[in-house]
Parts: sequence; C-alpha cells; structure tokens
Amino acid sequence: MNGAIALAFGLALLAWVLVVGDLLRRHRPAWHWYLTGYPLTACRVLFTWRKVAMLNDLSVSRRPHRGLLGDLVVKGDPLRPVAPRISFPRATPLGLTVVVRLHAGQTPATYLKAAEAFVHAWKVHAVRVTSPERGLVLLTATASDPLERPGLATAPTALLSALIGALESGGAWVMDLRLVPHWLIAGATRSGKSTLLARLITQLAPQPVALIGIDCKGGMELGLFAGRLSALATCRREAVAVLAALVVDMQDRMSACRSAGVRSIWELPDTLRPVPVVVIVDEIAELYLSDGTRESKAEAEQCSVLLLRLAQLGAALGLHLVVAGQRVGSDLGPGVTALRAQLGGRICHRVNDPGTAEMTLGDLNKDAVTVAQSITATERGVAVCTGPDGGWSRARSHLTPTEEAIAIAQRNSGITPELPAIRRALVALEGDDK
Ligand SMILES: Nc1ncnc2c1ncn2[C@@H]1O[C@H](COP(=O)(O)OP(=O)(O)OP(=O)(O)O)[C@@H](O)[C@H]1O
Repeated sequence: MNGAIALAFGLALLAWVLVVGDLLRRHRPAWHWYLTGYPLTACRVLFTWRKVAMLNDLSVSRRPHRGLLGDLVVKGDPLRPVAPRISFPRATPLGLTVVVRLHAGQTPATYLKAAEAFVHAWKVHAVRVTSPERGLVLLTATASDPLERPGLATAPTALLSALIGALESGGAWVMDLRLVPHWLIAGATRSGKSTLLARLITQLAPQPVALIGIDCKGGMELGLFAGRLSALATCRREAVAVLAALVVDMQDRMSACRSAGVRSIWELPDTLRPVPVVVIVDEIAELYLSDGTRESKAEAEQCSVLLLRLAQLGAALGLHLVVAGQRVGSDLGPGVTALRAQLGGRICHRVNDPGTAEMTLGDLNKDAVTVAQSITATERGVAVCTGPDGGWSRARSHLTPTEEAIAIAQRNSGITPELPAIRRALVALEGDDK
C-alpha cells in the first residue's frame, strides 16, 4: 500500500516538475537555462575540454624530462598533451562564457577554427570566439538561437540613430549614422531587406532628418513612405537628377563649413546647420546595370560617380547613404567595389551566391562571411551586421507591419524637410518629358 502511495507521489512529482519545467522554458527561458541547461552544459565543457583541445590542436606537449633523440623520446615520461587552462564556465542569460589562457605562441585563430567542434561537444547553438585581452580568448556559447523569438530590445534615442532589432547577444541592434555614416545592406529576395529599410524609415521619421528614396523598382517599396520622403526617385534618370542636386548641395555645405572655419556641419551653430540627409537606395543593381546602349552606359556611369562622391565626402557634411541590394558584385562595374569601400556599415542577410556575402563582409571579417552563408531561407530578417567597434554579430530586425510603417511615415509627414533644389531637379525632368 505504502509502495503504491510512494509511486503515485513520485509520478505526481515528476509530472509537476515536467509541467513547471515546460512553463519555465516557454515563459522564463533564462530561468530554465540557469536551473537545467547551464549545469549540464558547464559539466560538458569541463569534462570534454581536454579531449576537444587535443583533437583541435589547442594542446601543447610537455617536454620530456630526459630529452629526445631525433624524433624519439629515449627516456622520461611519455609526451602528454597539455590543454590550455580555462576558467569555470560562467552562466549568462543566454548561454555561458569560458575564458581560455593561450599557450605561448598560440593565437585566437586556432580557436576560431575549433568553434564548430565546441558547438558539437557542448551541444549548444553557437560558440563565438573573441579576444578581449592579449593572451586570453573568450568563448561565448549560446544555448539556443536567441533570434528565433527575439524580444524587443531598447536603446536610447539619439539623432540619426535607429533601433533596428535585437542582436544575438540579446542587446539592441542600433544603426547609428553619426558613428557609421554609410551602410551597405545585402540580401537575396525575401530575406528581409525591405523590412529593415521600413524599420529604419520608421525610426528616422520622427527625427529632424530629410529622407530621400531611390527605388528604381518603380517606387514600389519606398513609395509607401512618400509622405515622409523629401524626394523619391523611381527610375535611374530621376536618381541621377536627385544625386546630382545632392552633390551641388554638398558643395554648398562645404562652403558653409569653410566660411565658418569648421570641419563638419556638426560644429556649425544650430542656426546655420543644414538638415542631415539620409539617402536610401533600394536595389543598387538597378543603378549600375546597363542595356548596352550608349545612353544607358553613360547614365550608369554618372550614377556610380555621383554615389561615390557623396560617400567619399558626405559623412562630415550630414549626407548619409544606406544602399541595399540583392547582389553586390564587381560584375556590376568597378564603381561598386569603390563604393563598397566607402560604406563602412555592413548588413548581410541570406544571400544566393557566396560572392555577395564575401563582397559585403569579406573585406572586414572572414568568419562573418561563413556565418552569413549559413543563414537559411526560414530565418527571415536574420542578418550578420557590423558594429561600430569593428566587430560583428548575428542579429534580427524587428518586423514592423507595413500598415504601421506607413502610418508612422504619414504621422510624421508634417515635419518632412523641404529640399527645394532637389524638387526643382525632379520637376525639370518632368518638364523635359512633356
Ligand atoms: N525581421 C523579420 N522577422 C520576421 N519576418 C520577417 C522579418 N523580416 C522580413 N520578414 C518576412 O519576410 C518576408 C520578406 O521580407 P522583405 O520583403 O523585407 O524581403 P526583401 O529582401 O526585401 O525581398 P525583395 O528583395 O523581394 O523585396 C516578409 O513578408 C516578412 O514577413
């Protein structure tokens, strides 16, 4: 009888633990991780470390007491691989971190190569390798993909900065155009580029900033926000007119700075400072491709030169470029490579060809290229983005429903700055067409 009661009690307890465990996992994933996942994973790290280090060439062999004859140890203890020393795994809300003391002569590159082995040995989602201090490597393991259901991160609102979404670390993904003035956004079709641009526009819309759209897909994407755009170019001919007017405006800004003896518009007194302008280009390839005719080639060439001039000189003058495209390759023309060099901020969604990931991130970080290439078609809005410190991270943009984005743009249409020179250039073009 007692046995039956004990069994029933045991089963009830087990059921309770399972139900509470499931509730915790769903509603308080961090607590669930601290209580169950972390102790298990910490044990895995400690018990597998020596073997993983040995198999991935992270260990060094201690010298034998008696020495070597040729390649043979003649006396003394057998050669024993010594794994690098590690700290006790430290729990974080999303995973754990381990500090490794490098053996003399080792570099973090060896650990970067071993990252995949750590993932499998510790049964975690990902392991990132960084070196916060000379001689140390920090291994940051994330238990599951934090970008599957990212929370809404928060960040202080500052002029020209936009809260785009969440980083893999759980922090806020912010595009700060004052810190990194120009951006390149790559991604295959349906990877999340337009969603990201919409998010950027909704974040910049309430700010005293002029937004200019260049959308050569006939204005299908950026046209939704026309109310808050100071100008919208919907074909390459219009793009050339807008960019040329902007270059003239840039020269005026330069003169204003020169007369005031300052190096950027931010040093000008408030009353003299021109409004910052963010030029958003959706589908860069449309600006560079030509159908082979002389006019088309000349137009593409003009676009390329104008964009490059803005990128080279615009940062200090409050002129910013955010350029998005499915493919960014040197086959679009030599101007693309030169432009890329000026676009310091990079965001790479899922891409169709390795070349685009390489072109977007390869000149900054080779590991970031590998991670960008592993983004799958189901991970919409997931991207690898660079940070202002030169590092990179996986991140996911916050999905702003189209209706909400349009409503925000409409609500702020009253503060849209007038850019008369650019309006005039577009009107003149319409006049030519009639
Ligand atoms: N951050 C996100 N979270 C969840 N879903 C997203 C996110 N970003 C995009 N999506 C979904 O992916 C779909 C495609 O996104 P989007 O239209 O932004 O892709 P795109 O790269 O601009 O494609 P295209 O080049 O064809 O215009 C959207 O319908 C959206 O629902």
